[in-house]
Amino acid sequence: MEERRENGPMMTDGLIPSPTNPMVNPLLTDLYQYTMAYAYWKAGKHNERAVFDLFFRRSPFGGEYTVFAGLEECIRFIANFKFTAEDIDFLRGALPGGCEEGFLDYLRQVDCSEVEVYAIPEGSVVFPKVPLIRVEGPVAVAQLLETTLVNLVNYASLVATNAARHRRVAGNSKTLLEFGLRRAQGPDGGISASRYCYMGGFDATSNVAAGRLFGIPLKGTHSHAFVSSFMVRKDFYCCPTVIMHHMIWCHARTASLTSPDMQSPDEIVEKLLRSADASTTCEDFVSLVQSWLRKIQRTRLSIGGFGETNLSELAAFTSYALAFPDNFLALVDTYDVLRSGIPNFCAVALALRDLGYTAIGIRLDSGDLAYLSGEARKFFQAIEKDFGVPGFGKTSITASNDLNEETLDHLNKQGHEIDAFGIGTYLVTCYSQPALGCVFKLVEINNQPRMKLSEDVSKVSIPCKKQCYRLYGKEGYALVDLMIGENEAAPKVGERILCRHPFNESKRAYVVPQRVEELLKCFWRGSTDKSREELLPLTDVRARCMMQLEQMRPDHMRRLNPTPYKVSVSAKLYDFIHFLWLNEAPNLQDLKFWTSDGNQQKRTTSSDSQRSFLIEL
Ligand SMILES: Nc1ncnc2c1ncn2[C@@H]1O[C@H](COP(=O)(O)OP(=O)(O)OP(=O)(O)O)[C@@H](O)[C@H]1O
Ligand SMILES: O=P(O)(O)OC[C@H]1O[C@H](OP(=O)(O)OP(=O)(O)O)[C@H](O)[C@@H]1O
Ligand SMILES: O=C(O)c1cccnc1
Ligand SMILES: [Mg+2]
Repeated sequence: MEERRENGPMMTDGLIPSPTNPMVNPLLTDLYQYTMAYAYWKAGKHNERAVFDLFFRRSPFGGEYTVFAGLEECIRFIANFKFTAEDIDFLRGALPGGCEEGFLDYLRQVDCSEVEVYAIPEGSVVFPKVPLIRVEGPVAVAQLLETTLVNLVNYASLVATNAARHRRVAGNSKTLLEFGLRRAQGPDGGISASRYCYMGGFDATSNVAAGRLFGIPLKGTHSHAFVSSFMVRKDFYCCPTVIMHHMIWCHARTASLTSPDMQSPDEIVEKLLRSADASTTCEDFVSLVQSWLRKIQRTRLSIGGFGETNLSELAAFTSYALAFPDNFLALVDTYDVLRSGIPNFCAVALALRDLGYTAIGIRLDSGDLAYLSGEARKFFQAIEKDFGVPGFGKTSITASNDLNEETLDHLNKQGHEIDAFGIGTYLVTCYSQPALGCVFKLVEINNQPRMKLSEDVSKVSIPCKKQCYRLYGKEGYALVDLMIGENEAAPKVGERILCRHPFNESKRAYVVPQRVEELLKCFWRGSTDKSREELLPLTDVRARCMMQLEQMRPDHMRRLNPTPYKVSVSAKLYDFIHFLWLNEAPNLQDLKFWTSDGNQQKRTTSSDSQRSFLIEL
């Protein structure tokens, strides 16, 4: 993977850098792309000009919207598409039955200088059937791009959408932390998850490599292992297993009964802590913490009292605070949240406060998160009131543990006091829907529109090289996406336009747009033509995503039974689709239909009639 970047692609001399993952190269594809490329070449068809659309058929997670992600990596792949000598050597033996040397000579000089790419900007909210990327170029080259482009868009868009959905249910005021690296589908899955969850609205990641590569804010707490690595001798004498192990250990080393690993708070070696403003030094921070714990224990807090807390946990918290006095956040559920974790945290936080530091808060990682967060909040508020500590009641509460969109929704319904959510497994694995199902379909070759037919109407592709627009209404919400033929006039603000469902005759509406947004922008037009859209820094792409999500009508965005967003075609494109559909249906040359005078007549299927139609389009 490449070196650190500050939140955006590194452009040197206008060159587009190579893909983030070096595995993204011309061989990262399906074998059939090469067999087809060879057959195109053998047929002398390889340079025919083709147009492919990359689109998906249904939004994921039962929703009606998708966040488009992965474009930057697609453009990096296209801009750097070139075979190495080793690639060519490998391909020589990879095609079934081998291939002529001339084909390999052809591949040696292939690049994307003849390719044009139009795309919807990354981070946009997008809908089914509308091309996210339109690739135009020599058919063999465009065909070779298919699998890689689909691969780069599929998971990126799926996980960005998942993140956006988590953001929507959590609300804008909550902090969302992506904790998924350990559960992601391999290293690329982990890196991609961090990048695209940030794009979709998360605030930070725990993934250090993603922080370095993309400039995503890094955040984290600590684990149970850190807390349970501290032990007090009291526990040592009580636990038979430990006694047994220790007797063996001591015998082997003829050492004293006190292991160097055993630490009560008094055994912390480095106890010194300088105040936040560096004006004073506390020689014994541990004693300060202990005195605060006693104070809290003795004071009848307005929410009631508590007994002994776990002192090994206190030692762990104290040590963590000594290491990070400015960023103290404690995981409080290792032993007992209410009777140990929270009081111990408060003792350390109050001691820090004496030295001018403000503790960040706690993390809950088990149990009933609604209840425990509520109890924690009451405890913090009681400290604020009873000890006169302004702001302590607002101490931050982070929750984690198998969270997902559903759980966040349940927590909201119950009421909770959580400020931040750490989410891993369900987010990055896209547990509730593991793939988006993007496709890459040929829509035109040599200026002849093509379409893929299917029994299932949702799988019929929309032919022609198209222009795509988003039409906005009075309230500023997006109303409809409209696809029109390449040579049709663009829709105009204030002018009525008929928008038709591409396949359902009865679904149509006149729209008078208040704003018209052209969706497909040029992102690549050969290496020498620099007149293309810039690849923006990740933070800008994220901001676009947030803004577009805000502009969606709320009923399209709701979790239960959202209203489908309308995706339409112009009247001319509608007529052409259905004309071509009938012409492409099997055995049409032999099909007869009845004329009004009762005579049988043959349907014309000549490409001449298609062409005359196209002129109008
Ligand atoms: N108030 C709540 N409403 C709905 N779901 C919740 C609530 N609180 C926690 N959960 C979810 O319930 C599940 C609890 O899982 P589980 O029973 O395995 O964990 P636990 O017993 O609390 O913790 P662990 O076993 O890790 O110590 C988690 O998925 C968590 O996100
Ligand atoms: O629950 P997730 O959404 O995947 O979030 C990440 C989890 O990873 C960590 O623990 P880990 O799951 O490794 O161990 P634990 O379940 O025993 O806490 C952390 O404590 C979270 O619980
Ligand atoms: O920093 C954390 O708290 C964290 C990081 C990854 C997984 N679970 C928790
Ligand atoms: Mg877990």
